[in-house]
Amino acid sequence: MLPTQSFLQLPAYQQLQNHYQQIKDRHLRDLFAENPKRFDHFSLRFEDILVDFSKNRIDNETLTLLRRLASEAGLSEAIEKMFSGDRINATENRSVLHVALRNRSNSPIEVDGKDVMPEVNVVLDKMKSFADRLTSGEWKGYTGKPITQLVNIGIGGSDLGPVMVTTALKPYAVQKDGKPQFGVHFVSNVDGVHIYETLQDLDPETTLFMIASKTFTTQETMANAHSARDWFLKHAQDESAVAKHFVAISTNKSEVEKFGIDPENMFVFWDWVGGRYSLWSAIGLSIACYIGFENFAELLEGGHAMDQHFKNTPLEENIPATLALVGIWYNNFFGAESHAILPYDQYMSRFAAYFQQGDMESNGKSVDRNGQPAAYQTGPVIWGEPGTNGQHAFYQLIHQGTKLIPCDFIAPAISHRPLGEHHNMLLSNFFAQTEALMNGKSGEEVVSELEKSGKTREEVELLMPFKVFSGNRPTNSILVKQITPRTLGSLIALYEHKIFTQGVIWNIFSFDQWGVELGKQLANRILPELTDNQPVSSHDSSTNGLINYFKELRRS
Ligand SMILES: O=P(O)(O)OC[C@H]1O[C@@](O)(CO)[C@@H](O)[C@@H]1O
Repeated sequence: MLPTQSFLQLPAYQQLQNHYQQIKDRHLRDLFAENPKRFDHFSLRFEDILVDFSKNRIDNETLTLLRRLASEAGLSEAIEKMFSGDRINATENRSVLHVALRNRSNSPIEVDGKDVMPEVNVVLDKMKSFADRLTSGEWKGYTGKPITQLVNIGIGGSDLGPVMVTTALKPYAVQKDGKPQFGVHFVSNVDGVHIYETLQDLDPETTLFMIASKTFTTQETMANAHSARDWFLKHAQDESAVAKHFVAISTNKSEVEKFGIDPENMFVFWDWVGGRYSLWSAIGLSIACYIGFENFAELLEGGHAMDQHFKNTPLEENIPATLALVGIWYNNFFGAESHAILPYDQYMSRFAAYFQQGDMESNGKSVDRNGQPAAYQTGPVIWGEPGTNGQHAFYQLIHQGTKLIPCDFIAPAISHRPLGEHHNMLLSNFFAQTEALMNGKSGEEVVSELEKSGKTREEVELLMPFKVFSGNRPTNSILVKQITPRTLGSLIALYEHKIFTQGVIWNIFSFDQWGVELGKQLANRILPELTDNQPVSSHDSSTNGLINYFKELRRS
């Protein structure tokens, strides 16, 4: 691996530190007052998506220096390397080519001199054929009934993407007799409750299981897959029926066959597809069946369009790069430790959760690409819930807490479910929250309000400090015409490329995930200790104490 320059050694890093000292106390109210065209200057458009980043604590100098940082970090070269199939996932010696999965131009993308597009298209054709056979009713269960329930069994990237997209695109579900043709269910947790509750109301004759696992060895997924198989066979009583109700999505053909799924019912993908970037692959089979392949193809089109934007647009108009750089500004100069994603759209309720894995499993790293400890902050904590619910849960802290929490507000201009004034109320909150976070409310304004409400002088003095809002709390506003397969595809790709950009600038490897291994190893060591009631002593006193108390409790 070629040595790379440390984030702290980038000349622009020092310049940004100096710049931070000059701008850190500027208030957004003043920045807007100085430039009535601030919105025009600090917003970008991509197809039906408007990204307003004007409510950030930046000025033109900030952006110039941040863009210089990206150039010094070699962003454009890094983009070129990713798109051309270089093995940028160096610790696993793999390419990173989720962009190939949605490469609708079909232009060649090579791994080791071999164009991957032919095999990508074979799998897409197989997904289409499968989805069409389910929709037409041609694919029948073991008693000859059509399939009506789909159960995706997977975890992490083999679950979160399908969950998020099928939730966000529910309005696009294939319809039959005026309602979604398929029920779609997701089992991920190894907690038996998850599969128990899922199977409770399902009929084995009309249920199809999609076992989604890149490795096909993940403990949770294999446990759930075997339990699902046991449940099914308890009813079907015939091994040959499995082929009609189980398909596999994996890179690991031998493990799929070992499980007992016919390779004909296997949908493959490749090691150059990271788990958290895999919804565009056959991992998206549940999506393609639920919304129909044409809509799945539109999702791919949206992702591809954003790929082209990211790859070909100069930094000044590059949306993923801009959001990445503004995020670095808060993470590495303002000391913000988290970033909130707040979709004002109930269908987008799983969007933040999806990017918890996408961002935190990519950039939650503390060793740089030279193998040296990173002496600076890298990936932020990602969190969020849909608006307006968050306003009644954690906005107190965002508005008046001691922590700086940059937020992305996302909203569709057009609702799929227009109902009276609901959407206007939702959007009024969307607009108001970022305005409030930016402007705050001064002491003078608070005093005036309290006096007008008839409070006594003493009450005004007592209450005033608690009702002041400092404001100057940064937000991005992403306003989408409507959440469609295409715009959702573009939004997801936007965030993927933001994450990629930040990883490059932080000089870390964003596409491995060694940090998930230790817990798994220790769990595999503890599991056999739980099979009997013998006290354990092989761990620290806490772990021994917990395990032994667990054994006591289950005996009582
Ligand atoms: O798809 P699979 O191989 O079952 O992995 C599931 C998830 O487990 C991980 O934590 C890796 O072990 C995530 O990166 C991945 O998405």
